[in-house]
Amino acid sequence: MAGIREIDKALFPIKNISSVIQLFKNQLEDACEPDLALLSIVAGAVENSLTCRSNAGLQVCEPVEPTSLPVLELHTIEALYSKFQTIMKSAVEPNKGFKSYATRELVKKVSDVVWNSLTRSYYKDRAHLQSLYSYLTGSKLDCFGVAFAVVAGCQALGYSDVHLALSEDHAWVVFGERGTETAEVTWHGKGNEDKRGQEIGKGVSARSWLYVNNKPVICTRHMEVAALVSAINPSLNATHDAFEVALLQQELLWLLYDLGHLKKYPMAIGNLGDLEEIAPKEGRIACSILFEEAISSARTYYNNQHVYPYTYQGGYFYRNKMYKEAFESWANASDVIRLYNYSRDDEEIYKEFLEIANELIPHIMKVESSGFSANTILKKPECFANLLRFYDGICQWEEGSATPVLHIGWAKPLVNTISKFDAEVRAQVDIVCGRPEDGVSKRANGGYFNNNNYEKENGTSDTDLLSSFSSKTLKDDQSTSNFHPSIEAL
Ligand SMILES: CC1(C)CN=C(N2CCN(c3ncnc4sc(CCF)cc34)CC2)S1
Repeated sequence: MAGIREIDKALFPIKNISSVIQLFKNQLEDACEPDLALLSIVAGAVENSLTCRSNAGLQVCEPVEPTSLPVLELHTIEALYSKFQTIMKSAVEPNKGFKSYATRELVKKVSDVVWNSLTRSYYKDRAHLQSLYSYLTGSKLDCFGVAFAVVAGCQALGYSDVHLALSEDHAWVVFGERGTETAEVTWHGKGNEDKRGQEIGKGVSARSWLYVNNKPVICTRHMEVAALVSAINPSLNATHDAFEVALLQQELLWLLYDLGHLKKYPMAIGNLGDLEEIAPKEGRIACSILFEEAISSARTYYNNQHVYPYTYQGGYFYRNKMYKEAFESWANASDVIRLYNYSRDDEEIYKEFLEIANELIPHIMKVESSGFSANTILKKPECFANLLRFYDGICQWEEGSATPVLHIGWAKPLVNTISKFDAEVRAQVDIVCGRPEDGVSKRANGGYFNNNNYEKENGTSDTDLLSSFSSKTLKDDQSTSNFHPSIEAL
């Protein structure tokens, strides 16, 4: 990068949100390629000034314009920017004239520079550790922040082929002539030896959710800006957000959305949906549409192998008491996870499904069986069907995995939930064991359930089950049920 442009310097000193928006607009619309270091430093500085203990108190007690910010001086930003340039260029040979492609050694070296300059030990999961501002002022980064810093460092060194690759819980880089080389550059999870410098999962980890079956989000420079904006963290504390930071994040995500840079980034669309649910913008599409767009993005570009778009949507339905719809979203999420083998790197999505199964669904059942719900879901066969599809997906997730998923703690809420549906409701739902030729089977209750054939990586295919739970034994009791033994025994 050639340094901070005059057109961008002219926006300083930055005193309000619209100046920050303008800076991003300048960078996204006319910069040859957006300067990741500049934007991450500015976004981090704004976030830090409004959320970190030191002056947060000041903000809360002083009535301020909703869009006013603590003044951001050019010299502050320039000092941090040149510090980053110096760190990178003193350790690694710059790529004069953008001539050559990065090598694995180069990428590893940049990762080492970042890695070795971090504080020895600190709480890695703390908030506000994602930006270059945090790196340059506190020598602290979270796991995403390290990956982002490596990509920003490679950009500063003139390697335009190095890009950020994102799964739903990990980040790494792609590089080389065809952008097909991959390298770990950061750590993942707790107590796991980092694999920095190595190619991305070829072994068992390839079948884990962590690597999304080799369907990660491969970022352009503009999508890397979307990633840094998504990573903005407005939280002041466990219960409050700094509204200016949330507002800034929402405005920046709409800017990126309007420029088309969220099309292939389901989680960023979901983040925008969450912000819109809290503070809907005049004249903008509803958050429910955004959650649908995130799902169709994942279906279109990532072979429907991402879980979070469905849990974004399910969470929205749950918060808005749309329980029938929530069951469908969660069953769809489960249809994704059943493809994978559960591995110890998949704790995050395990916790997600655990919370749905053992907290959210039991809460819904409690509310719905309190007797005051006229239009109760307990009378709806499609709700029962979606619940079974949800549980069966988790069962299938476990099948063929080295690590078990289910334990007794799952069974109690599961039995409790299923037993809330009367026999005559359950009987209206039928299971078809086996794989109907047409791939879609019409159901007695008029519903359609895709019989997706799940080719697990290991080559065996299980037909998915289906929607059925007759009060008698399984319809065709010669058939081998697709149910997990624990459900079978109910
Ligand atoms: C439905 C939910 C529980 C709500 N928030 C969710 N997330 C919050 C935002 N997240 C994200 N948002 C944008 N980009 C990324 S890249 C990444 C992997 C580490 F680099 C995570 C993530 C992770 C998922 S999923």
